[in-house]
Amino acid sequence: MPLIGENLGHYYQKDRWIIKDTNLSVAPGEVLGLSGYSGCGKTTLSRILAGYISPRIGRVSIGHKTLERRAFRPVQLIYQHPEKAINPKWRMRDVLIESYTPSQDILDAFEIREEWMNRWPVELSGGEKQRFCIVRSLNPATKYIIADEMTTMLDAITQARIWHAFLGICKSRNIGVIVVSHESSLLNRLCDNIYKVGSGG
Ligand SMILES: Nc1ncnc2c1ncn2[C@@H]1O[C@H](COP(=O)(O)OP(=O)(O)OP(=O)(O)O)[C@@H](O)[C@H]1O
Repeated sequence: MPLIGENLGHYYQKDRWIIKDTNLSVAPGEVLGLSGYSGCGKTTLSRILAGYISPRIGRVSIGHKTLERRAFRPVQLIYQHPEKAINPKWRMRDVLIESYTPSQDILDAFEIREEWMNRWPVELSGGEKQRFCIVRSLNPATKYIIADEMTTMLDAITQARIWHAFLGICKSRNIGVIVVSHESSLLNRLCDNIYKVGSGG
C-alpha cells in the first residue's frame, strides 16, 4: 500500500507557509527523491511524512489509514546527524536492540564490527554511528524509510557501499524509500522518481 501525502500544507509562523499544496505518493519498493534548495522545506516535509509533525492542513496515510503518532512508526526517519538520534548514555548494542535484534547478515551488510557493540556513542565516528541508525530503521515492521541527507558526512566510497547495502535490503523487503538530498547527481543515480519540494512537484 502506498504512502500518500495529500494536499499537505505547513507553517511554523502563522501564515508563512513552507509546505503548500503538496501531493505525493511512494509505492512499496519505490525509491523517491526529494530535492530542493536549502531551506525549501525538505526536512519539514520528511517529518510530516514520518508522522513527527502534524501538518496544518492535509493528511498522510498508508492505504487509507492515517498515520498514528503513538504506535510503532511504519515510516522510519534517518537523520543527517546520527548523534541526534542516539541516546549518548546507551551502549551501541542497546541502541540497536531497542528496536529489534538484527541478524548477523544485516550487521555484516553494513560492516558493523562486534567490538563496536560495547562502545558508547562518543567512541564511534559519525559514519560508524550512522550504520547503527540505518540498521535500527530496518525493523521487520518498517514499511517506508526516509533518509534525510543520510550519507552527507561520508566519503564517496563509503557512501556508495552504504547505499548499495541499504537499497538492496529495501528492495528485497519491498520497503519504499524517500531519499532527501540537495545533490542532484546522487538523486539521479538512486531514485526511480524525483519530487521537487516547493514547486508542487
Ligand atoms: N521548528 C522550526 N521553527 C521555525 N521555523 C523552522 C523550524 N524548522 C524549520 N524552520 C524553517 O522552515 C524552513 C524550512 O526548513 P527545513 O529544515 O524544512 O528546510 P530544508 O529544505 O530541509 O533545508 P536544508 O536543505 O538546509 O536542510 C526554513 O526557513 C527554516 O528556517
